[in-house]
Amino acid sequence: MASFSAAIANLSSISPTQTSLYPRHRLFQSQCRPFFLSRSSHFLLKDLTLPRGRKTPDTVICASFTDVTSNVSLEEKLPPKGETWSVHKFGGTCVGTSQRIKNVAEIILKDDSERKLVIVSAMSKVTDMMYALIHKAQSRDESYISSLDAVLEKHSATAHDILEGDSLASFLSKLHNDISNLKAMLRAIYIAGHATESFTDFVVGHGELWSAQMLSLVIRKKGVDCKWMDTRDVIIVNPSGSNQVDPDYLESEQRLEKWYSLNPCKVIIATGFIASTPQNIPTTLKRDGSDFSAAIMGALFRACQVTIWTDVDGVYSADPRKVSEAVILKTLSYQEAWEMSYFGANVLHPRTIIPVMRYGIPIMIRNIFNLSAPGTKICHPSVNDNEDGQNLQNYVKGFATIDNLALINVEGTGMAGVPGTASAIFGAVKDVGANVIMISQASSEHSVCFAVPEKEVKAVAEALQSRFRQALDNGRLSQVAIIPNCSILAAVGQKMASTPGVSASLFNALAKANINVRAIAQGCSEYNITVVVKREDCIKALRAVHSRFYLSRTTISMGIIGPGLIGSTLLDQLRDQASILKEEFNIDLRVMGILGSKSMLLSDAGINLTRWRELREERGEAADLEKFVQHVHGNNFIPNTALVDCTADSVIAGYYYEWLRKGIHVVTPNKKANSGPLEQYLRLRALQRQSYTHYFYEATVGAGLPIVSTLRGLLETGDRILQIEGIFSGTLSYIFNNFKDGRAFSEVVAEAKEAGYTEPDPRDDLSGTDVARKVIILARESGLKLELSNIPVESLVPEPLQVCASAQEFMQELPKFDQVFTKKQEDSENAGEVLRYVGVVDVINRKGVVELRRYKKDHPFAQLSGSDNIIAFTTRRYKDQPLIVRGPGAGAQVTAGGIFSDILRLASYLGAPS
Ligand SMILES: NC(=O)C1=CN([C@@H]2O[C@H](COP(=O)(O)OP(=O)(O)OC[C@H]3O[C@@H](n4cnc5c(N)ncnc54)[C@H](OP(=O)(O)O)[C@@H]3O)[C@@H](O)[C@H]2O)C=CC1
Ligand SMILES: N[C@@H](CC=O)C(=O)O
Ligand code: NA
Repeated sequence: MASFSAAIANLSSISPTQTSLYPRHRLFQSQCRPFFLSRSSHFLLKDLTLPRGRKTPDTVICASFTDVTSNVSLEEKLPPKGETWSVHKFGGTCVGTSQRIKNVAEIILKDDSERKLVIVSAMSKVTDMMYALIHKAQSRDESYISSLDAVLEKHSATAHDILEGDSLASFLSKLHNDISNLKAMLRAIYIAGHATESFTDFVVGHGELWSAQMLSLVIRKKGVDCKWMDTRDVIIVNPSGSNQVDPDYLESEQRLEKWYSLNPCKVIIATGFIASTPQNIPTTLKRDGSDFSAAIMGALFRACQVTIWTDVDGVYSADPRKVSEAVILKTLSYQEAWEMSYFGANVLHPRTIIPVMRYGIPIMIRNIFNLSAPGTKICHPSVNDNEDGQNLQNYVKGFATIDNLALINVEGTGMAGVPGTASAIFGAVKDVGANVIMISQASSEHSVCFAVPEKEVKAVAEALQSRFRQALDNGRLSQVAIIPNCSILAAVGQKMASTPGVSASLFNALAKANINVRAIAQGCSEYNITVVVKREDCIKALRAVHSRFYLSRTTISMGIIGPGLIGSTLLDQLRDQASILKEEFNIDLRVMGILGSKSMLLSDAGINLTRWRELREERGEAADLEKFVQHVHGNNFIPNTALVDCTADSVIAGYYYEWLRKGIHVVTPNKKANSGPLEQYLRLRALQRQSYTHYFYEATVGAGLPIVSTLRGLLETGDRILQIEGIFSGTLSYIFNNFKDGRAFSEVVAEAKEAGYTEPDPRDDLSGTDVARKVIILARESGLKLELSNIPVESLVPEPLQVCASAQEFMQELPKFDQVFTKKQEDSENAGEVLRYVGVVDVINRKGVVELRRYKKDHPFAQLSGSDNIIAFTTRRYKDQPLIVRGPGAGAQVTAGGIFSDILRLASYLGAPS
């Protein structure tokens, strides 16, 4: 066997250049892949002639040559670093059963990386079982013995399932040996009635020791060069307060090199969670320990990747239990992952990101139960930009919330410009050991507000009251106020930095969802924007901002009230258009409830509109308006709520104010609210203008025809309305277009009713009330403060029928009066004229009128057919020739279409793409 110095002397290929690829290591680079020998590897270096001037070699790097002490290649004896190693971590559920351990083995074998290091947790529940052993033993509960037997049984049964022959025998022998040591140790704890921390850590770490050994034996059985590692021999940590530890990387690296020199191999199965102190006392990495083990190992090996296997498809853009539309993020930067995890997202603990982030090692989060899901990659953002198309439009990656907080507001004129105020405030907070989660101070310096966990707020407030007693007494501070029941909503995204408009979009979405923001904080890093909202608004706020950033669709929770002719036609139109709206416009209209006068149908996720009629029959429950509204709005499942009132009921219309005040948008073809008492109308409109809640009612005049919007457009652009004149009733238009050639009036009325043009009660049409309502709506829209009673109306309902109890009775009785109408019709026909029922808004004279007029046959109003409405706007701009809107102004399809169009207008106001 050649001596070591001879071996070195033969290394003619070593480059004389010393480079320093890694901070602590100087190395000679040979033609083959470099590797490291550290100071701890002195035994290999005793004969080495050092470069001049060097007393101790930091590191010697060699090419592939033969070790002096064995025939194993030296390259094999030290862990090569860099791209070679991939690290995997499997949590307890991943190795929870025999079958799952086999699945893990398959995954490892399929990874074609040159070398693999696998961190495993204890089988699921085992760590808890081990803690229970300690607890029982120190409470002098004899049942620790039977519990220990259960631990033995679990591992023994698993081993019998997955191992055989020598492997099984060797594992079982080790297992029994460990169990008998544990029994002795637990006995000692039992006697002492106390377990030290290191005893506890020693006992609980066995779960990892056994799972690592079993997995390594399964892999070896496949003929793979695999060793298991007790990471207590390698990972050295120091306690760093509050149940945390800091790895000693230097020492750990040396121990790793030593370990590897004794155990060279291609696959290492290592224990998660456990480590040692510098004094070799067993300890653990505390919370999220196995992830941390993987990160530390990834850093020690300078791995090409660390994969954390879990039971979710990756990191979600928001908690999927709160936002059903949350998506899996393809990539996240380290900072983003860090921020998300701080805010409670189910991502890695920040400390598990730091070790790999230092070397730019990507972390993959993968789902072991769904291998087809690509998972989330956490890496440097430069890599993200190329890979993640989503990123281009989404500057905010995800949203997270923290509940159960209270805000404390310290306010007073005596704070401004007084150095030390903030220090005094937070000194007092520190003294009670409270954790400050967010701080906000406006530059006026008159108030400082900060968020603390709700459970700590009382103590904090008392400490502040006492600390600032004098300032409060003499008025320098006006108050120390507690605002309870708050939540934090945070938007996280590295690309928010220096991108204008992100916060505007965020706050816009909150405003549109009618969420009041109590406090705001954004650090200069701009990685997150934090807002404080009322706790009951938190989920709604989360959903609103989430949909705003296109991580989910513009979703509106809708309640349809009145599934009669118009309501049911609307439901059918929604059904037919739903998928196009989703796919092309990102609009998700979810009908969460349908309410009739007697029964209602509710759904938690959205009613299947292809079957709503059957479902209403099968699952309908007694109508209850309050419950209905609470269901559609109160579940907070979807950020925006709209109630669509398709009744003609003034009681329902009376609720609009309350709904709008609650942030519920209202869309309706029902004319009752806008033509009801003026004072109520003005109150409603004032509320609508102040809030970000919308109220749309285009279908109240001219059904689907753009009448209200045309008038609005004229007014908003500064035109002045002089007069609006028109045929506003589809029913009466139809009747007078068809009441000719000797036909009976009642027959034509019945036809109009059949065609769906009439109001639920056709007397509303014939009496002129419906037209008067439309005149009032347009008059008020034009700024006239008129009541319905101010409009003189010529009724076509024969006097004796005005008292009919029902619409049905009225229709039955109407033929008795056909002659009266025939007479009117013949008189006008004989004069070469036609009868037309018109409404007029005379803006100049601030009045309106509704009457039956006669027009020459060449007048535009005489040219109509079917249910046509025609509305002429005479304005300052359209003075010589009025602006005319004409077309069918009644009927199920056009009316439902008009309502639908209002719903889409609402969606676009709420942020849907146009
Ligand atoms: N027809 C048209 O061309 C146009 C109609 N409109 C307006 O559309 C609205 C609906 O008209 P249309 O569909 O023809 O009328 P329908 O009579 O066919 O439908 C009315 C619906 O409202 C329900 N309803 C009544 N009161 C209540 C209540 N308090 N709570 C819950 N549901 C209630 C009825 O339920 P149930 O059946 O169980 O009693 C029925 O389903 C009216 O306001 C009308 O003015 C507007 C423009 C054009
Ligand atoms: N009954 C009404 C329907 C529209 O408002 C009409 O006939 O115009
Ligand atoms: Na209209």
